[in-house]
Amino acid sequence: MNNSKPLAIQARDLTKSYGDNAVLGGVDIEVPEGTIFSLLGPNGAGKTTTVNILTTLIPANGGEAFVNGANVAHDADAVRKSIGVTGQFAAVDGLLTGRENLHLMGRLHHLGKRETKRRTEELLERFDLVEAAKRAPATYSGGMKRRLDIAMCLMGDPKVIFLDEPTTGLDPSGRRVVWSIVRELVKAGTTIFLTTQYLEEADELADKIAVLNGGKIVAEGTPEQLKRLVPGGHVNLRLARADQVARIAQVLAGNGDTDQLTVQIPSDGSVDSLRKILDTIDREGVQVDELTVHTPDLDDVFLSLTGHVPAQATA
Ligand SMILES: Nc1ncnc2c1ncn2[C@@H]1O[C@H](COP(=O)(O)OP(=O)(O)OP(=O)(O)O)[C@@H](O)[C@H]1O
Repeated sequence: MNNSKPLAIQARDLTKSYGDNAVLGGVDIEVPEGTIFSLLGPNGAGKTTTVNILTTLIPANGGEAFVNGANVAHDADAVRKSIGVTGQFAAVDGLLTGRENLHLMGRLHHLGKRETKRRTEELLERFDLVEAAKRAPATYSGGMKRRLDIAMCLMGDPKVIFLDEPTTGLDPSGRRVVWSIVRELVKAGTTIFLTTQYLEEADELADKIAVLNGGKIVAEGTPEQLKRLVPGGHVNLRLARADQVARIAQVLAGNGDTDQLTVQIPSDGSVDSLRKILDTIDREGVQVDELTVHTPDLDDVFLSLTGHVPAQATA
């Protein structure tokens, strides 16, 4: 996937330990430009540690990583200039107003007074914060704080944005607003590195997901590829004639339901397995009115890979 695109983020064999606690045990990551990569894992899996290394906040013990072509260990300044980071603990100053927070970021990025003002007003508008701009973020809702946090990180016009659990604690509507912001950023060419405990979020947004567990990437792929990793998928056929149900169920090793005219066949949903089913249908000369593929959801994948029940997005 996206093999032709240059890599915005590349990490090879990253390791990190705190004393005897090996937090990262050799992590490889490749994120093509203009895509959304999601690092998914239970509490304590090492997600924030990975983000902290890639954003130059802490050094790795081994391996190497590049962001926008710059080495995070040897060229930290270049990395910092090209990234934006929003975190579980927002960099928002609670005493300044929303507008003043954005001005401060503009000055930190040496934008100049006029450009700082222009971008501030543009971002306030874009993130629906114009009304709130005069107030201190301490008075904002969780969703507004998150939007201001993302707006602040955009003042520097970053090519890569790290979103560390951007919707934790938000209600469903706040979460959807953040998702649509993320989608718009990617449409404009930004690369997103997203950590989340919410499978639904990774499923909605990510081009590629890596599941981190115990400091190791235990599976990687598109949401669809990951769903094929666990058993539980099946193909449902709806036949035109009841008298053919039993025969098709038998030759495809499925379960037939004569009343419903359906046959359910265990399948990983891959092209190969579908081809086999279609070939058999052809050979048997059976008319199929409908074929649907059911893949397991990411909850099943996460549980089978990590042994953890995934975090629930609660309102
Ligand atoms: N400064 C530190 N000193 C010692 N141990 C640390 C330090 N920072 C992180 N750890 C340990 O590293 C492990 C991974 O932590 P990390 O914060 O990267 O996990 P995470 O996947 O981001 O989890 P969460 O979803 O809870 O934020 C944990 O066991 C944590 O206790």
